[in-house]
Amino acid sequence: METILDRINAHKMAEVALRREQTPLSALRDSADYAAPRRSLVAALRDSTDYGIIAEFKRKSPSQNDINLAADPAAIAQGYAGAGAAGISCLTDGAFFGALPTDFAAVRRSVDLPLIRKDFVVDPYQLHEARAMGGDVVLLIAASLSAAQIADYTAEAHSLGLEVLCEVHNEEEVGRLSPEVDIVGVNNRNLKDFSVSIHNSIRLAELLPPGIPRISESGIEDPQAIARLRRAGYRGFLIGTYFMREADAGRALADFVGQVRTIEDLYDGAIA
Ligand SMILES: O=P(O)(O)OC[C@@H](O)[C@@H](O)c1c[nH]c2ccccc12
Repeated sequence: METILDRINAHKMAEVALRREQTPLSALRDSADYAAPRRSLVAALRDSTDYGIIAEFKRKSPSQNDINLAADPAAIAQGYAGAGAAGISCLTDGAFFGALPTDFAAVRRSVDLPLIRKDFVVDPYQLHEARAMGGDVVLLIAASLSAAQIADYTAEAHSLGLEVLCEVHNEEEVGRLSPEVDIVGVNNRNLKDFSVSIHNSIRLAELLPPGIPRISESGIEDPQAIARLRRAGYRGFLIGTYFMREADAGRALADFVGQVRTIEDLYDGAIA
């Protein structure tokens, strides 16, 4: 049966073929941001004193429908940065996630945090695009790629100075991971049927390769979940919908971090 991920990837391949005709690789290489220095998300997660929250800019999604269609990317990115986000993830898919072509640039110009270009990578051309846009990190979704593609795209991303976040959702996908990826993300949302559970991150934790920083992605809206995931070894958390559906996304992040801190202080008190 054709899944939503199959549909997105098929659409993406056609889109990329078109964009490559409009903007050849040589033109991407000429863009000012292509040569700009990168920011490290790995370092930001390691140094975060605010639990490594990676806050996402997302207008809508196939699973949630409209989240915040009129959102202002610059204002939200600044709100996230002010509230202590370790990094920002910005969707660049228009067809399924409603991203405007100007969103990523607006976020990039507004903050100096590590920025993930969040899209469905089906072709190395998109890695060069990410670089040309001023992205610092690219997402590779293991459900869409072979082990050889993950290894090859990772090497190519590294040659461009980009970090790689590789996303897995089940045991089989963990088996496709390359040891070279910079961050492993466990998606709590199944991109094929949209079911969500943070137990997915807990279940897969012991199977993940040791030594690569790991983050838990999607469906997180409870500060208790952060405490549980931290105890399973996660040091980064990708959260979008929960913040984006609030009128003030930055405030929602600040409140959330405050609640996590209260819970973590309680745990520490209990251990001491
Ligand atoms: O909005 P949420 O449930 O907090 O999830 C954020 C992020 O994890 C999610 O947008 C995501 C994770 N992996 C993806 C791959 C493609 C598009 C989107 C995603």
